[in-house]
Amino acid sequence: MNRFKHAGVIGAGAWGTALAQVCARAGLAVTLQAREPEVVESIAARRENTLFLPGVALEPEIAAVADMAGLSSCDLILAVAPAQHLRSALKALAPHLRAGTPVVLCAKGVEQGTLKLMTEVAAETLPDAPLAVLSGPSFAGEVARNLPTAVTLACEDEALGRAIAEAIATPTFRPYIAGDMIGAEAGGAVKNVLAIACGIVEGKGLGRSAHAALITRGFAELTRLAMALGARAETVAGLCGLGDLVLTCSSPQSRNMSVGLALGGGMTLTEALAGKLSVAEGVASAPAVRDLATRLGVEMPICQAVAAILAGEAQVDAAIAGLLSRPLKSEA
Ligand SMILES: NC(=O)C1=CN([C@@H]2O[C@H](COP(=O)(O)OP(=O)(O)OC[C@H]3O[C@@H](n4cnc5c(N)ncnc54)[C@H](OP(=O)(O)O)[C@@H]3O)[C@@H](O)[C@H]2O)C=CC1
Ligand SMILES: O=C(CO)COP(=O)(O)O
Repeated sequence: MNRFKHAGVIGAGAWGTALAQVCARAGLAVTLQAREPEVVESIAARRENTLFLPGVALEPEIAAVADMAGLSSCDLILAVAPAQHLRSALKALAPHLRAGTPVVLCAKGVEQGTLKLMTEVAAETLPDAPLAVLSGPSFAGEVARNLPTAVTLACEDEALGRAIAEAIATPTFRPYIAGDMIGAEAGGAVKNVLAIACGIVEGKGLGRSAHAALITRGFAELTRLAMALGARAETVAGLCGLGDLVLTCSSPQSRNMSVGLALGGGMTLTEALAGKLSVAEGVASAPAVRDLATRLGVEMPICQAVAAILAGEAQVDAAIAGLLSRPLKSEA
């Protein structure tokens, strides 16, 4: 028996739209909130999100609305606005959120300026809402087309986490339950920065060995930061950390990796982002991850190099040379 009946999804980008598909397939009524009138119109008229997820036929249970007020009857909210817009999106939701309605945070990033994780942003904007985090290897286009994956659903309240997982699970979308929300969100935020690094390695043609070494040393960085934030190592070794890192560092389908590919191929950041509607979260999160690492005294040379390249403080070749010439050290 499903405890939830009606999911509201904030943000009709590729991932919000894919998660609306998942919820509809799981048997929930779904209201998808989009800011762009053309997205609302295209979903209503053509059953397609022509702007962010073209070519995917949307389930009939999905209704699109422009106004947050349209989410007032939902008993489960999935917040899928990008990390830098989550605060404003949740503030706009607040007056329309029914008391006790759980909010599942699906963005992967760290807020610039405040250096806050998504659970911290949500705790400040919706202090009474029960929170959960959904993260893991999941390209929106694949999930929307019903290809299989497994993700982490983290919630401090185990019973609530289980109820949300049961409500949104389908034969092709398999949430594993965890209690460690910080681990789940730290994994998702840092892997985006590392995917830019992997793209640079690919774009420069540095080979498969460099790629594997970068993923492994990147995972060490991700784990160190997550644990300094209070996460458990086993969480980041799961779908939301290692799983998502492997996916995002392995395919040009990743927007983050494709930014890295362009940089490695000699483009500037402005050229790499030109004409792109979709977000590459690692670009905005890299400076925040770097500042967080500095604040917590965590060594993250790869993420620091990515942040320096994106900020125009270092050239790609010099950053690579700098990483390779660091003093030899213990692997642990
Ligand atoms: N795409 C993917 O495969 C996956 C993405 N994610 C994560 O999901 C989050 C959303 O990404 P995704 O759906 O791909 O985004 P897209 O790049 O597809 O779409 C852009 C999103 O940004 C939103 N947006 C743009 N400007 C603003 C603004 N000023 N205020 C509020 N919202 C704004 C849009 O909201 P609106 O529709 O209202 O215009 C839209 O949801 C990111 O954190 C990403 O890392 C996680 C897993 C997979
Ligand atoms: O988070 C993702 C897959 O799990 C999507 O990655 P990109 O945002 O890099 O496309």
